[in-house]
Amino acid sequence: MTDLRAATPLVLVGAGKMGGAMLAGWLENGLDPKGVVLIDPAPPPEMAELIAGRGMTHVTAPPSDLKAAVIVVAVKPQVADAVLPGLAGLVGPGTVVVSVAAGKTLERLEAGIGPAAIVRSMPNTPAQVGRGITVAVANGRVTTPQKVLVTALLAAVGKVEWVAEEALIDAVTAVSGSGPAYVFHLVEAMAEAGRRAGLPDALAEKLARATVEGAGELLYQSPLDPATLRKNVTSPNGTTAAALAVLMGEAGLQPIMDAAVAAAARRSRELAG
Ligand SMILES: NC(=O)C1=CN([C@@H]2O[C@H](COP(=O)(O)OP(=O)(O)OC[C@H]3O[C@@H](n4cnc5c(N)ncnc54)[C@H](OP(=O)(O)O)[C@@H]3O)[C@@H](O)[C@H]2O)C=CC1
Ligand SMILES: O=C(O)[C@@H]1CCC=N1
Repeated sequence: MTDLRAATPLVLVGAGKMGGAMLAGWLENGLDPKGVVLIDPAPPPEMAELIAGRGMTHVTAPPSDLKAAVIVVAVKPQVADAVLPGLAGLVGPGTVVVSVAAGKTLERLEAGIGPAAIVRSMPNTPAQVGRGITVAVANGRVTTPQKVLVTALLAAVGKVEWVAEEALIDAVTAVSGSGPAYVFHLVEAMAEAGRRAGLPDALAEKLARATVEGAGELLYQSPLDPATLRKNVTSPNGTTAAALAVLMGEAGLQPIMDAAVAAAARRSRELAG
């Protein structure tokens, strides 16, 4: 278990789907709930339950008498510019600000909150079950101990990669930030195709879900690369080969994935504001 004591007081701004997922992972990994302050005008019901059950402090506006060790900004990019100036008072000499907002650049974050050690990061919702992946980039004010602390926080909910080139974060967002949605949509599409092939609804859904769960777990546990795992399913001239001739054909998955990732990366750049 990672020692997250140095991460408190931790102020989480925005306790929605992403902030909530990370918080659930941190609490699971020993973050002291009494050291957490949540700022959210109207947290979703499941979060309100967690707040009450774990004794966290919930406020609807930034407290005036607190300097945070870590401020995690997890509001929508569209409201970040309005929220950031109000957080400036929480920043003390040791504070590190970690933003998860898609598109919001380090420059833009600093323009909002003022001069501070800031990490721009892109996590994903599997953080909720400790299986996320986050890519992070730091501004010049982030010290080595702060980087170690942020790495510990992010590592408590999954894998962590640091990059030096901020521009990469748009493509990261398009691959791993949004990526879980692509996989969930794959489950939906497989179930629908199963229904159209004649399976009863419930069975089609069960098969699609269990297949992606199992394939994901196999990928997680196996030392083999995805191409080898794919080949292991594919008998010569068998059923999988017939399907892959479609999926890996000219109008198959790759051009669609290229277009989807390009669209998401473009949107990330637009969200800079
Ligand atoms: N969802 C995901 O998979 C990922 C999201 N992100 C990023 O995380 C951020 C949050 O996204 P997500 O969790 O999906 O969105 P949500 O809408 O679920 O969460 C945002 C939360 O912030 C609250 N909020 C709104 N205004 C304020 C305010 N002034 N002060 C404090 N809290 C406020 C919202 O309340 P209300 O609903 O009442 O407006 C909501 O509870 C975004 O910037 C997104 O780009 C990054 C990676 C993955
Ligand atoms: O859809 C979004 O904009 C956010 C960022 C990555 C995942 N969800």
